[in-house]
Amino acid sequence: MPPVGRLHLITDTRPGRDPLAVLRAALTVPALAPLGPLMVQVRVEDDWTDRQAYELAQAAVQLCAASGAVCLVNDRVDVALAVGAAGVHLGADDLPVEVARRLLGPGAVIGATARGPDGALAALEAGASYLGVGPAYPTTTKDGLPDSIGPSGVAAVAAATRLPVVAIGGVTADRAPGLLAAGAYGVAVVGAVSAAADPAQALARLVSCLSSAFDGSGAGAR
Ligand SMILES: Cc1ncc(COP(=O)(O)OP(=O)(O)O)c(N)n1
Ligand SMILES: Cc1nc(C(=O)O)sc1CCOP(=O)(O)O
Ligand SMILES: [Mg+2]
Repeated sequence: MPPVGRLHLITDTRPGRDPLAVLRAALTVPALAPLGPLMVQVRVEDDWTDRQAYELAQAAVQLCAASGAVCLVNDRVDVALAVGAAGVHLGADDLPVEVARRLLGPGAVIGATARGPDGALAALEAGASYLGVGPAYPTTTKDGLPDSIGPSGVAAVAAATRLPVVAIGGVTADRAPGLLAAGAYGVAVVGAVSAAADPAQALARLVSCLSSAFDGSGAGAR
């Protein structure tokens, strides 16, 4: 199984966005050792067809392979298999983690959304590789989410599991160190990079803020 990196960049496929341009820009930013590889999650809007999802994922896998990034596909196990992605991210409306594990095998990275300690325990038993935990902060990127849980909610999940916890929802470079200090292993972002005037600079700032948590200050170093 590839290592699970601490910075997850999720594609933004809302109308008017250019996910591949953002990804190309992001992949120009050098990875820093304490963060592991950049994790790229191909997430498409619900109205995207299988063919559209496949084509975006195929392009993303190729770009990631050339840059040492690890590419995951959100929701669609079939698309992940079809493009040779390293794994998937699954939530409550998706295939069960144990089914995806059976289909993808022991070497796949499988992320599971957990909204509390109980979900974290279930995901571990089901064979998840990491947890997506949120929304850490309010976000306008996705509708229909429960109230944000804040660093303390992230801490409660992190304390209940040995799986790496990836905090998601309203994550910015300024907020990332606090989430690591709360026990998160890493963070996932959409808007902090996609909506930035300069996505590469925005990703570089996230890398810098996250890396500084590992410079001896001790925060987030679990
Ligand atoms: C890293 C990470 N965490 C959580 C999610 C959310 O997944 P899910 O609950 O299945 O919702 P959708 O993203 O499918 O709308 C995620 N994608 N990534
Ligand atoms: C896709 C997604 N899932 C979430 C969850 O809490 O499950 S929050 C989210 C969107 C995150 O976007 P941004 O970084 O722009 O806030
Ligand atoms: Mg999902």
